[in-house]
Amino acid sequence: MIPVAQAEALLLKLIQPLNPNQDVEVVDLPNAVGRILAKTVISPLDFPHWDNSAMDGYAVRFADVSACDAEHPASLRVVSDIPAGVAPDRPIAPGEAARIFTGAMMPAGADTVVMQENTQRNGDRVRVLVAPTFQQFVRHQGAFHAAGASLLPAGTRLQAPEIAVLAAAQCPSVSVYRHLRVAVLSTGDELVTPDQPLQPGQIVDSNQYALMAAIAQTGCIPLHLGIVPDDPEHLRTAIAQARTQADVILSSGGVSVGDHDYVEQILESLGGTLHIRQVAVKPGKPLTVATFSETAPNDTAAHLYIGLPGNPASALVTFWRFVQPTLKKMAGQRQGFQPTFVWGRSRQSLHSQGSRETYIWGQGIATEDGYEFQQAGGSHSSGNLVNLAQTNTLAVLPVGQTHIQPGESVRLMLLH
Ligand SMILES: Nc1nc2c(c(=O)[nH]1)N[C@H]1C(S)=C(S)[C@@H](COP(=O)(O)OP(=O)(O)OC[C@H]3O[C@@H](n4cnc5c(N)ncnc54)[C@H](O)[C@@H]3O)O[C@H]1N2
Ligand code: MOO
Ligand SMILES: [Mg+2]
Repeated sequence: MIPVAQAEALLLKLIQPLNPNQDVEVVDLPNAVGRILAKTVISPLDFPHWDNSAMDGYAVRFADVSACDAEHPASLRVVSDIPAGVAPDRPIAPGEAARIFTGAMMPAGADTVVMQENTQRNGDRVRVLVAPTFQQFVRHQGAFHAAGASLLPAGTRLQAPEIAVLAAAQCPSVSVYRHLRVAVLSTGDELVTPDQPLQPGQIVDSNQYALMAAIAQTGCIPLHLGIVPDDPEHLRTAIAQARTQADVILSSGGVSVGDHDYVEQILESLGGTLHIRQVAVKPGKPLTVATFSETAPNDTAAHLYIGLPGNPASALVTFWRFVQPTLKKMAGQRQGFQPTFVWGRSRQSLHSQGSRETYIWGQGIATEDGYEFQQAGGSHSSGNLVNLAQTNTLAVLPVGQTHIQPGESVRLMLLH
């Protein structure tokens, strides 16, 4: 058994991220949400593009108004009117001001904006009643971003703010990594699809659905490859075929030590190299990771195989802890692919056997004083999927820690 941190590091080292020259497609911005930028975007534009006003008011020369106050207002002649979207028609000379609105271009000669609440207008003259500071309410050209510098680095996952930045930089379409294809196999003679009547001993293949959903939520394309019986020949054929269809193969079940657990031996018989056979994690101990070496330079068959344990809680917890970061990194994400951990206080006492890093499912609640953790009610058996519903947080007890008291700090892994 290897420690969790070692398994995570090994997995992240084993994988090949998608190729930024080959594995890309161009999509328009509305379709780029959640995608990963394949090429760094450099903007030829400064942000802001020109000096502009942050307020509705008057563009002035600071020297004209630096000493004014309500008793000694500065009186300036208003010589132009500059709404947003219009280029100023003339410069501002000493003793002059321009009426200006939020976002409008600063006229030459003016260096400061006075907000209109601090002025009195009378015909073509304005009285400034409060002295501004030098350059107040001017947003300077390039103050937010200088032309030519990297605007968004390759590997960035595109969400609303990044999409807005790309639009502002006049990139109506962007080069993103193609979707990663992830095959899902369920192994087990006892498994049936949800529409079949259950015979004694049978259960529904819920892992297929859990994993398909989790893969889609990670931004990858899940490939539904169905149920494979616990039979070496069937399994061998199914894995060999999955390799030709996907970038990664995920299976559930058949990785423990039972007489019907064939995954490891089939991987070896297909020429796979086993890197992980057991991890000191609960749930999820028999997590199995193998790679296939490429047989030819243009061999596109899947390189990575991750065999998740069959118990439903084990399959999802190991997906969240190990598979999700791996898929995100493979898909081209450069940062933030690892889970988010925070500290919070447990509302209940939590228990672990202490021999494996233990993940307890429940809800994280953000309070004024930070996170609290509410353990899911009911049995924390790895076979119980019912109380996994509504899980958004896992409490993590390290190896050696058997007990957390109510109110005590505990490390939390946030799921998103
Ligand atoms: N003697 C030992 N037995 C077990 C050990 C051990 O160390 N020594 N480890 C236990 C642990 S921990 C886990 S986790 C499980 C993992 O088992 P497998 O990965 O081999 O999975 P299966 O035996 O095929 O199934 C286990 C369990 O999960 C149910 N299952 C399987 N597939 C699905 C599915 N697609 N959807 C829903 N449920 C599924 C299956 O019916 C079993 O109940 O091994 C322990 N045993
Ligand atoms: O590790 Mo297994 O996943 O405890 O049931
Ligand atoms: Mg088994």
